[in-house]
Amino acid sequence: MPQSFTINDTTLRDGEQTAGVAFTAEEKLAIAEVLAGAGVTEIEVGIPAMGEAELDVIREIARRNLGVTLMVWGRMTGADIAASLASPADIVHLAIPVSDLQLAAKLGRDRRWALEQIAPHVLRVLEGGKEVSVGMEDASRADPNFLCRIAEAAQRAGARRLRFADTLGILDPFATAAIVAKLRSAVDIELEIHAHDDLGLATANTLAAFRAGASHASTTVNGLGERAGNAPLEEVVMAMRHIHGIDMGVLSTALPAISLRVEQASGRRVAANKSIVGEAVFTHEAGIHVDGLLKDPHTYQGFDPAELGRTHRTVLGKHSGSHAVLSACAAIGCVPDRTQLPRLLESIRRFAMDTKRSPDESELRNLYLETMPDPAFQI
Ligand SMILES: CC(=O)SCCNC(=O)CCNC(=O)[C@H](O)C(C)(C)COP(=O)(O)OP(=O)(O)OC[C@H]1O[C@@H](n2cnc3c(N)ncnc32)[C@H](O)[C@@H]1OP(=O)(O)O
Ligand SMILES: O=C(O)CCC(=O)C(=O)O
Repeated sequence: MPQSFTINDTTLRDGEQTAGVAFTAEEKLAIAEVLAGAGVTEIEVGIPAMGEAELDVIREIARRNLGVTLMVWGRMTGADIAASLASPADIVHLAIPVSDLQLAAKLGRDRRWALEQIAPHVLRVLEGGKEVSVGMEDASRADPNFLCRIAEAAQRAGARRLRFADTLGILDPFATAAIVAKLRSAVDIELEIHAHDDLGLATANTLAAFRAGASHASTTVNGLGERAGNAPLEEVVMAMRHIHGIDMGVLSTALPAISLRVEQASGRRVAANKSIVGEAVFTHEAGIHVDGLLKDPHTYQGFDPAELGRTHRTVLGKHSGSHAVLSACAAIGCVPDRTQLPRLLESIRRFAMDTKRSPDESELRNLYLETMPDPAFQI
């Protein structure tokens, strides 16, 4: 994959569109700062058409001189363009529905009307001194040949970027690659994939789009965003590194802290098993896994958690084996013998089923003491 790849993080736009999520100005600023600090070079910061309060935050983010490209989102209308031009954004993104369904149902329009909108609106932004990205909303349900006409019109008008939005998250990686490749051969401006996760395929589709010729990808921290969310920043960064050997320029050790910041600001809990940033994704209980890890961490390590500033953790539970128990006991200075070990393992299993958790150190010590052989029965 010879071309360059850039993340356009939209936590502050599509991420904040998550139902029930509303960042304060301070939270938006803090999120912009941690993203920039981690090396994200482009951020979709908000929607100027929402009004003065939103514009003020966008202005404040710009005042911080974070060294990132700022994009604002707007509909392809005169009013939204006027609001966007009043912002300090570098790129104004103009979205227009492109599926027949959305054009007709939302706007009472057709393809010809949509095509006619591109040139005058792009020109208006360019005349306002800003660069333009054209967004094809609901592109995954649109006629691919029509998408190419929109793409060509955007390029002709002077847009620097085209965004392909799988608005409803209905594509798979093969379909994504096919349509992105078709667009790639139609135009040579920047091409952004905007994938949603309704079928759990946003990251896969983002990687497929990169492979097929996309230059940019929308991401959000923790995969925040409309409904099931967008492609998670942390997944795209780590998957590009480990699957394609491509450095997205984002400091991976910063990802857990960014995730936590967005979790706090959004009020959306990150699932324990959320890839990359979930609390439990480097925690192991199963006996065979712990035994393998104790012998060589590479046995059950797809990538080193140290890349995220994290470490493996092992816990005892229903699925523990004797090596794990011996290791956990050694850590608290206890040494069960051959006869005690099976009883202790059985007690640990019962404990896990009764409490639905792992024993902590003092509980393990108690289980150890309870299962010690009674001297009266020793030969
Ligand atoms: C797929 C996406 O994520 S698109 C991004 C969507 N993001 C948001 O909606 C979040 C922020 N939105 C808002 O604050 C408000 O919805 C605003 C300020 C943008 C607009 O508010 P309102 O003017 O009150 O309109 P409302 O949201 O109720 O309806 C949307 C209007 O935009 C029109 N519209 C929707 N998309 C487009 C478009 N791309 N181009 C032109 N018009 C559009 C709709 O047809 C409707 O117009 P109508 O009033 O003539 O029927
Ligand atoms: O910017 C666009 O064109 C699309 C907006 C969006 O968030 C989506 O379609 O999911």
